[in-house]
This record gives sequence, structure tokens and C-alpha cells, in this order.
Amino acid sequence: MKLPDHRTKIVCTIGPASSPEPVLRQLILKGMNVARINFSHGDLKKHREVIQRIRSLSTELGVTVAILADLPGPRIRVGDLENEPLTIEKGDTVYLTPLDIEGGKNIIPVNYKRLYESVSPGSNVFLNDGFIQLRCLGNTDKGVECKVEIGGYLTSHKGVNLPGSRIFLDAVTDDDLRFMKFALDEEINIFSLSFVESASDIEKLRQFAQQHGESIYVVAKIEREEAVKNIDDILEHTDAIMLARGDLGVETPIQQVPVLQKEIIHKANLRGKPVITATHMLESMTENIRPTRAEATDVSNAILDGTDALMLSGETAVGKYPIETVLMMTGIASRTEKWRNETGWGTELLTKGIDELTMSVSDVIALQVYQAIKRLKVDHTVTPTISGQTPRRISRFKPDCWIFAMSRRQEICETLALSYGVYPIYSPNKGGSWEQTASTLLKENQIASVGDLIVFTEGQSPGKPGGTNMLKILQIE
Ligand SMILES: Nc1ncnc2c1ncn2[C@@H]1O[C@H](COP(=O)(O)OP(=O)(O)OP(=O)(O)O)[C@@H](O)[C@H]1O
Ligand SMILES: CC(=O)C(=O)O
Ligand SMILES: [K+]
Ligand SMILES: [Mg+2]
Repeated sequence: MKLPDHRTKIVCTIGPASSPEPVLRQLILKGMNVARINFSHGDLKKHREVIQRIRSLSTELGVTVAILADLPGPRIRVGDLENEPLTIEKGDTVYLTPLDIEGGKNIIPVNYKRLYESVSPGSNVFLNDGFIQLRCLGNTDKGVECKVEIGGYLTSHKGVNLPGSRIFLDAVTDDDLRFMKFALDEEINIFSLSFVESASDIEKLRQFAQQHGESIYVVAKIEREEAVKNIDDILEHTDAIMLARGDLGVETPIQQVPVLQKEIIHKANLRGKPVITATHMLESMTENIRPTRAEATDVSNAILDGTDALMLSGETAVGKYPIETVLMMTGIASRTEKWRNETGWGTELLTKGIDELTMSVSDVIALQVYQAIKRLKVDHTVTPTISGQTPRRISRFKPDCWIFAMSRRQEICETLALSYGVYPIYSPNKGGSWEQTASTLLKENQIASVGDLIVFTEGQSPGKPGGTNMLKILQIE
């Protein structure tokens, strides 16, 4: 058991650059808490190999590493292009076609059958994360005729966004269900869903899992205008959210992304739902060994906004420096957290508005744990947990001490890999009190020493989730 220097959780997207065993090993040793598998890319055989590799490294190194299966949702993509990259110039006319053909000069295939119905003259179409912008003129025999407003280079399978247009695709597609079945068979129980619009999309995923006898942890990806509008309801139903800034910056005005980030993180914090801030965090490190100043600042600011986790995408999936990128991220995180703990910067925001929420008994206990940590300079928090709720409720305040979450269930430990400052400990604990088990463990691992203050939470009816109703403050003897 070795505690990291940083308490912000690190999510790495795994791709060709990070799949080899030695790279995965280093990523885990340097601070990766969650491995994200993006089912929009790669093939199932490769995914299975990577999943098995991560599991065995996690056991060997004694580090909890959660696996997050990212489902594409109703994602529209460019099809295959004959010659790549295709140069698209401002002022050109191009045709978008739903036919499954190879794209070429001025004709771009799109994997969406009902394209003609979704767009109308004047609609905007964005390609490749919004870097290419088209305006629709109308439907023709050749396809949807579009004028290029902003040109660029296009390669196969890049994303297509139709902000403001109605999309006739299921929120959870057949592909999503196929990927989900595969992931459930691999004993993955953490899923993120792309392009969520409302809480019912989340419920569909849960129902499918239930039909397979599984209960899952859902991360709703906030990347559509609709999701921003429905954020309160989504937070009510989801387990966590991801600020998927890549698509969010195309689907909503990019100028609004920074304030949406702040508002949405705050709302999620208040409700004790973990947040992952994603996309372009250290983007330039995909190619370079040093990030830009703006990127370093972005990482730090997301932490000060109250994010639980930070995500790397291309940086670790296809980048030249996956390990260096994680080290850079954890370095910025530990500096920022130390400073926040010293100055209290932004911490008043973490409790702002909490009085207006209805609170359960365990919410009140969590708030008291936070007060105790602040006022008594508590050294460690220990929370035995069944569902993970108590440690998550404490974690939302981003306190200045580790929250050791002890659970009899490995899959709950994995979900806690997403919560700020939570150190999950899988502990079958057959016989013996949690208090004893925890004190012994912390002493044996030289984490706690004589005189240390520990906050310990407990439920009166052990075995019942949501039953935490006690708080004890103990001194290690
Ligand atoms: N398993 C994989 N195999 C091959 N390439 C991958 C894999 N995962 C990711 N990549 C590459 O890394 C890039 C960045 O990863 P990311 O997960 O952000 O994908 P994206 O397509 O940009 O995002 P999204 O699917 O969430 O819209 C991708 O564009 C893709 O080229
Ligand atoms: C991660 C993701 O899906 C996005 O940023 O759009
Ligand atoms: K995806
Ligand atoms: Mg996206």
C-alpha cells in the first residue's frame, strides 16, 4: 500500500500507444486510477487483451485500477475515404451521402441513414471535432449539398456533429448493447454513455444490465445542449458525469464551455456525484514532451473547480509520451491540491448551496466528518462501505486527508477509483471489527502512527447500504 502524492483521480484512454504491458505497468505505477476503453475505436479482440493485462497488473501491483467502458451512443461518423487526408477548402461545394461508399473529392460518406431528414437548408454540419464547418444548401440526388465555411483536412471515421438538428438514432444503439454485453462478460461494471440527453437514456443502460443480472455504475457524458438543460435530472439518476468538452464545444458555443464546466462541476459536487473533466487537457503532449502553459493551467483550474478526476485521451491512446503526460498531470495535481489545502482556495464553493438540499442521515454524517477533518486536523478518515455512498459523500468536500474506503466488494472499490481522495481497500474482513482491521492495516503500512487522529464512520445495522449513522474520532495507540 503506497499512497500517491495527489488525490485527484487520473483516467487514461488506452490505445495503441498504451496497450503494451510495460507501458500499462508504468501508467499504473505513475498514477493511473482508471483505464478508459473507447469502444468507438479498436476491435473487441484487442480490447479483451488489454482488459486482461490491466487486471493482472492491478493484482500484481496491488493497485485498484478501474476499467471504464466508453460507449459511442448515437455518434455519427465519416465513413471510409479513398485518399487521406482529404483537403476541404473554404467556398467549395461538398456532398454528404448516407450511402456506404468510399469518399473522394467533394463526396463524403456519413454512417447515418436518415441524414436527409435531420438537416435542412441553413443547418450547420461540423466535421472532425468542429474544425471543419459546412452549411447545408439542400438535398440533391448526389447527397446533401453543403457549402464549406471553414475548410481543413479530413480523415476517415472522424466525428460528425449536427447541433440543433433532430437526430433519429436511439440514445442507446444496438452497437452500444453489443459492446455492453461484451464488457459485462469481461466483468466490467463501469460504463460511460456518449451523447446522453436525459435521465431515461441512463435508465435504458441500467435495464439492459439488469436483464443480464448485473448492476452497473453509469457515467453520463455531458456533451449535448439537451444534457446541459436536463443536468439536474441527469445528476439525480446517474452515478457520475463526464464533462466531454470535445463534443460539448461543438454542440454548444465553445465560448460557453469554461463557465459550463464551473457550473456543472459545482452542481455535481453538491450532490456527491463524481465528475471527470475530459478532453484536450494536455493535448499538445500527444506530440511534445512539454505541455503549453495554457494546458498546465487548465489542469490546475479543473481541480480548483472541484473536479474529481482528469482524463487523458489521445495523449495516452496514440501519443508519443503517455507516461510523461501522466507524470505531468499528477505533478500539477499535487502542487494544486497542496496549495488548496494550505490556502483553502475555492473550498467555500464546495459547500455553497448545501443548506438548500434535502439531507439524509448519512449526508449529515459526511458533513460532520468534513468539519472534524478541518477543525481537528484529522490525519485519516476510515469508512467501511457497502455501496460506496459514504466515502463519495465525504469526498465531495475535497478534504485534506485520505478517505480509506473499506469494502467487501471489489466492484465497489473500482467505482471509488473515480472519487477524489478516496483510497479504496478491498477487505473481505471475515470476523473482527472494521475499526480493528483498519487501525492494524494503517499501522502495518506505516500510514498511521501513534497519536494520529482518525475519523471513523459506522452504521448501526451493518450489511444495510445507506445506513451510516455514526462518527467516531479515535487516536491511534
Ligand atoms: N483502442 C484504440 N485503438 C486505436 N486508436 C484509438 C483507440 N482509442 C483511441 N484511439 C485514437 O485516439 C484518439 C483520441 O481518443 P478519444 O477517445 O478522444 O477518441 P475520439 O474519437 O476523439 O472521441 P469520442 O469517441 O469520445 O468522440 C482517437 O481519435 C483515435 O484515433
Ligand atoms: C470524451 C468525449 O467524448 C468528448 O470530449 O467529446
Ligand atoms: K466514444
Ligand atoms: Mg464525445
